[in-house]
Amino acid sequence: MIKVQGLRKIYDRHLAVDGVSFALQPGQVCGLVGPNGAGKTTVMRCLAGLIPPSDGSLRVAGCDQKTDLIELKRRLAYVPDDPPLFDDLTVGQHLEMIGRLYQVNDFRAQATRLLSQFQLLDKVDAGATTLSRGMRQKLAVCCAYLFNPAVLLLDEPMTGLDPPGIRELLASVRQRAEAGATVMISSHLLPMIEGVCTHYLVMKQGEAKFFGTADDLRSAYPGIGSLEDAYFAAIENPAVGLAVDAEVAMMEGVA
Ligand SMILES: Nc1ncnc2c1ncn2[C@@H]1O[C@H](COP(=O)(O)OP(=O)(O)OP(=O)(O)O)[C@@H](O)[C@H]1O
Repeated sequence: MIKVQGLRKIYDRHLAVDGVSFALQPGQVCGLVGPNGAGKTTVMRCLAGLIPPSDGSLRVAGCDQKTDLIELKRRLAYVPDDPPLFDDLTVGQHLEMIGRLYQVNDFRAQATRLLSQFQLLDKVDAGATTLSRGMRQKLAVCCAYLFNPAVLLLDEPMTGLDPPGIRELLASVRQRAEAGATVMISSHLLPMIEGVCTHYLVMKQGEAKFFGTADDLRSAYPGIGSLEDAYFAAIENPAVGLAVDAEVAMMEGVA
């Protein structure tokens, strides 16, 4: 569902992503983790087709990023960490616009259900500029969920959410994955995403330091117990590159 091989991204002369490879199947949730500036957002923006990669091949939801970019964007939702909303539209109008653009059958009923799930129903007629930080984040997630994308890219989606909002978001990620979506979720809050992630891509300074399952990450570093400690070991040690190559090889022809 996502297959990335040798992704490189150079901004001007700065190498932001350096040969990252990984592959994910439907139902998998990948935690994209790493220190500030590691290249997480850049990977997501390349996957979403918002910026062109400098090198490498990307297949998302059966679409090649080079040749099927429009179809790829139909099948994928990207929620950035500071979602851009339309100042002139209300909450309800945002969902109506997405429902019509993506030709979602019965979008009004689904929009109501999503707004209720994320405690935004009483804001349906509120203008986007009147929303709090967390409400903006929730609205962006509702817009992403409305058209039921095959791939969801969530960039630090818990920013600004209150504890019930975080719980609801994580539960919804789990539900989407169970229904067959492939999800990437970038976060600095490891203990919070631990319950939903089946895989991790650990990055540092543009490089993939680890890619594999949650169990592989825990067991990759002998004597280390918690996931958080394994994360620190991953970013301080040479890349555990075999997992990346093996997983991509396994996925040949699948995505
Ligand atoms: N538009 C840009 N032009 C030039 N350099 C950029 C641009 N966007 C990002 N970078 C650089 O690329 C590197 C990776 O940035 P990126 O935003 O992908 O990191 P990140 O892992 O998402 O960081 P954070 O955890 O702080 O959000 C950083 O060194 C950053 O300064």
